[in-house]
Amino acid sequence: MTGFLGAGKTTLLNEIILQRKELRFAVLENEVGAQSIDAELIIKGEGPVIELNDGCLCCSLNEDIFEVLNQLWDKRSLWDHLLIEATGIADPANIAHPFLTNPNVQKGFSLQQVICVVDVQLIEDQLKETQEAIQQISFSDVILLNKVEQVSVHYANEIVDKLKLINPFAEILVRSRENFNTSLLFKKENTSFFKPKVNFLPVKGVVNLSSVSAMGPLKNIHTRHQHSDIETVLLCYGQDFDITLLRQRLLVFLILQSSNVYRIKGIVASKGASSKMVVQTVSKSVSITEGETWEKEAKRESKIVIIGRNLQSKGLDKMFRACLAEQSMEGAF
Ligand SMILES: Nc1nc2c(ncn2[C@@H]2O[C@H](COP(=O)(O)OP(=O)(O)OP(=O)(O)O)[C@@H](O)[C@H]2O)c(=O)[nH]1
Repeated sequence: MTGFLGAGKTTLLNEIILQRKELRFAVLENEVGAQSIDAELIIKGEGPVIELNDGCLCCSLNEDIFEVLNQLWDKRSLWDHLLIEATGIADPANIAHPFLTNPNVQKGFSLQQVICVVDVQLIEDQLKETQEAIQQISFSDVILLNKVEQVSVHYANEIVDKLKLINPFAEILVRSRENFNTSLLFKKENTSFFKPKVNFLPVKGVVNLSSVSAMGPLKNIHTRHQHSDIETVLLCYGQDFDITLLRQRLLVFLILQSSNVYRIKGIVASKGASSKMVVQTVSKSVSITEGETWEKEAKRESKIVIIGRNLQSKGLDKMFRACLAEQSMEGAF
């Protein structure tokens, strides 16, 4: 599953897991930043979830796919389908490469579909500004036009025509949020595809999944992506946030900065709230929803990932700190 940052991949993945309860999905979740937010947002299904963070499967972590496939093969009796969610800036061709060319991998795994989720509101700009969006659309078997309820039918049709010019071979589906049938995303003719064909996958390697070290009160990691100038900043805080103030500051910030900031995702502790707050921004819109309840013994640590270009980590840190509950009187920018 591919698609630009914030297109709706994790949302769709959850929808698949919820709708297809008869199937056990293994999930490989890849995130650019050192800290996975998405892995916390995936609905716990029956199959294993593997996180690969701090890099991109299509480049810096490309070798790690073999180790992950070995790991999954060892747990083969626990799952039926493998869903891979690529990062929003990945070139899916590089991820598909071992499935299409490596005979050992092909003994155990068959690539069924490359699904590209497209944010209908933002795709025109993404196609103008980034190479990644073009790569993702051109390599996919199925293109899922998402967030269509936000635009007119006429505009959605115009986008479909543009997508067809980039990839005339892909099937283009339109997802309406309420009642999208996720079985449309699966190949119809091949239901026994995922039954194990061999009981041996001879590509052993040392499993080296990235691990996230314990966080201090504030951690600030700034990483540059290998194959573009897109970079990531991770900020962690040990104090609770004033969530109303955070929403206001984010809205103002995005009006000024949204062309450089592709995506903000965070799990945030809100003062007085027993649930984690899931904070997300895509373009200029901010969404804050309730997540899981904080476990009793757990430290209420907030972690926020910002993905974009020319990010100023000190300035970002200052803005977020100004939204901490105890410090909400401080100026931000
Ligand atoms: N309006 C609307 N919002 C949606 C839809 N699908 C997803 N979203 C919202 O879009 C935001 C991003 O969704 P995600 O599923 O996290 O997107 P993603 O592609 O996994 O994001 P990255 O992993 O960061 O690349 C969230 O706030 C979702 O609630 C949709 O069909 N309509």
